[in-house]
Amino acid sequence: MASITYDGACCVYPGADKLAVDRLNLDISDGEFVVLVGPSGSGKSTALRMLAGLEEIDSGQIRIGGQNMVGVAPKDRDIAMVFQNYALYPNKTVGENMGFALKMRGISTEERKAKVAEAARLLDLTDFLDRKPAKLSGGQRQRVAMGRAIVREPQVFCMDEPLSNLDAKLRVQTRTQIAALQRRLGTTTVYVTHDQVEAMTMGDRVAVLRNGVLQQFSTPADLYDSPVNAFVAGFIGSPAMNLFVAPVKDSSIEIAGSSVDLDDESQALLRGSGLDKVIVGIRPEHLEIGADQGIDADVALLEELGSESYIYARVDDPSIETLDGDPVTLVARSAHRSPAKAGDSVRLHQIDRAVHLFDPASGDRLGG
Ligand SMILES: Nc1ncnc2c1ncn2[C@@H]1O[C@H](COP(=O)(O)OP(=O)(O)OP(=O)(O)O)[C@@H](O)[C@H]1O
Repeated sequence: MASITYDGACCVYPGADKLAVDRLNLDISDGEFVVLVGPSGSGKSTALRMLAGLEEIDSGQIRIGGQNMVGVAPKDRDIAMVFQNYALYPNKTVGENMGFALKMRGISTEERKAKVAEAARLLDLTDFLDRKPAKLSGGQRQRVAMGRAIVREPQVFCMDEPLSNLDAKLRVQTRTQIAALQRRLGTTTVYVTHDQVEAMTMGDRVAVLRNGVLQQFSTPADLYDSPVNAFVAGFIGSPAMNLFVAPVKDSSIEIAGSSVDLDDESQALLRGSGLDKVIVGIRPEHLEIGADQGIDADVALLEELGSESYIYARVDDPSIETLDGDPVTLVARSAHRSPAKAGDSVRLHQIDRAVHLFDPASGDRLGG
């Protein structure tokens, strides 16, 4: 087990005009499960591959257990990788696949068998040890890939989208199993995904990347409650946070004839900012189809999930803009069934004053 430090770590691919990973700083504790998340091309896989020694560190350092990894070969880093394509040996059995790395290290048959049996027990693979990979389901193959990593008892696990080949249901099951297993083994883990739900449910802490630059590194709850900028606010959460640009008049914000309800802190920030426009962020679960007052909107789309519904409602107010130029659509939540249907005129009201405010020029949260 080991701590990991990215200390201003950079990577630029030959011929590229920008850094794939730009001065990344992360302090990962011994035994921690850290998820790197971000959209496609944000540098997650590169950051992971730098840790594993599969990409150069062009400047800065990565340290494992305090030891600088620059110049250390991948095989000498004591890291086990799990990729999205499991790359199992088709002609070897599950047991042989899991024990292969140990065999290469010259570990005795007896010790190997014991380690493979223990990993198989942890992963519920005991009954499959003599099967070939072709005779396994996708989920079972994924577990064999995990098993192969576990038997090596490395100081670090690196996982790059290991669940992306599984169907939705299996992905949910397997992410729970991986997270539980990691807790049990206590092995420091860096896990890459583009799926923010996976990141939020699995990580002790989550690093959000964009264009190779770290945006925020924090616990899932903190990312959700206190995003540092409009990008993180919009990326974390499903459905995404409602974000729109609104004019500021007399330290207040209006949308479609209704004042946005601000708590004392937000009011003070808005007054102190001197901005004439602000990005406003409201989580869907803080908007509800309401009674007499609220934001006038027309229901465009419903998502009925059974236990809850999301109502997508168009707002006709030319003074309000979206960040991407699309028509302003606010998402509201309803516990259980939606009280409205597509085409209805409704009023949306805030049931919580937890509003997020960002500077339109930088995207950063007001007040830092
Ligand atoms: N081998 C390579 N050669 C040149 N450029 C690369 C190479 N691999 C990645 N890149 C570029 O580096 C940047 C970061 O890529 P990276 O694969 O790390 O992103 P990612 O966040 O993991 O994306 P994805 O989710 O699509 O895998 C991108 O701009 C990508 O085009």
